[in-house]
Amino acid sequence: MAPEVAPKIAFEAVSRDFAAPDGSRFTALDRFSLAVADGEFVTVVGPSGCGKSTAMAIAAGLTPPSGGRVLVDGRAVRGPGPDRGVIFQQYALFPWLTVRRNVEFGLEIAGRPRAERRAVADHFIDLVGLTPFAEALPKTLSGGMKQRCAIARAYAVNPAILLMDEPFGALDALTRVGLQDQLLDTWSRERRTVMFITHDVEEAVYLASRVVVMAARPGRLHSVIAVDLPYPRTEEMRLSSHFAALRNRVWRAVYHPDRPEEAPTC
Ligand SMILES: Nc1ncnc2c1ncn2[C@@H]1O[C@H](COP(=O)(O)OP(=O)(O)OP(=O)(O)O)[C@@H](O)[C@H]1O
Repeated sequence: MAPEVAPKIAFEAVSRDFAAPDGSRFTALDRFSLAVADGEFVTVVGPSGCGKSTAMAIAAGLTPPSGGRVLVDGRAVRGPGPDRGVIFQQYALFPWLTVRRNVEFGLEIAGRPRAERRAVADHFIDLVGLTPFAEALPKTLSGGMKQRCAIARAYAVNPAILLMDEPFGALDALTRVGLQDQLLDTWSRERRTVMFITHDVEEAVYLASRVVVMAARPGRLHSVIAVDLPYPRTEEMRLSSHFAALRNRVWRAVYHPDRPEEAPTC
């Protein structure tokens, strides 16, 4: 029998309560359990308020759970750490720093020597296609370029895990599709473990090897849908009937969570 491989990230019955405006408590996340393998790319979809960001914030160590725990490499998360890079929808770049200095920032904090910082930053700036803009300030970049800069900055500190909360949510459809391919390309070369929240069902299927569907009231795991398409993903796959069937399956799980699953049509 093959030995059990420990998951990279394990959510173990993670719950989170918050105080409602009237002073009562409500459950934003109810006993959420999920194991993510090392090097895996999972996406998380679900209706607004189902606890996606809460689950991710707990894994990032930005907020504690009310119950259960998150393990990274078998150790309980007690706060943020350099093993987990977080990318939000708002690019959170330093406006007074150039693209290069933004990407170097985390390495500077880590006390890495100047020449190394420069080499690492240039590698990731190149990987996201921003080399011609290395000396540009964020205000001169488009939304897609800012997000690519944020991705390069997250990769530069070499986190084993990338936690991405709707990173492409504010972008137009065309830019989004380009960034999806770029992200997958970077992922296939660097092989980090990625957990990626999105509202876009098509994006969820295109990127992931498994789509985690959550349901609301209370926020909880609904189902996990395996995407049996090989990498690299291509436009041909995106336009295939198999892709459409997968997308429809995820769509039904998100928008009709109480309906029993229908038989696949193809
Ligand atoms: N700090 C907080 N204090 C009180 N309530 C909170 C807090 N953070 C989140 N919530 C509530 O917890 C629930 C889950 O929020 P969360 O942001 O995790 O959902 P989500 O699935 O990421 O939503 P969206 O898709 O709209 O971003 C929501 O009802 C939200 O209002």
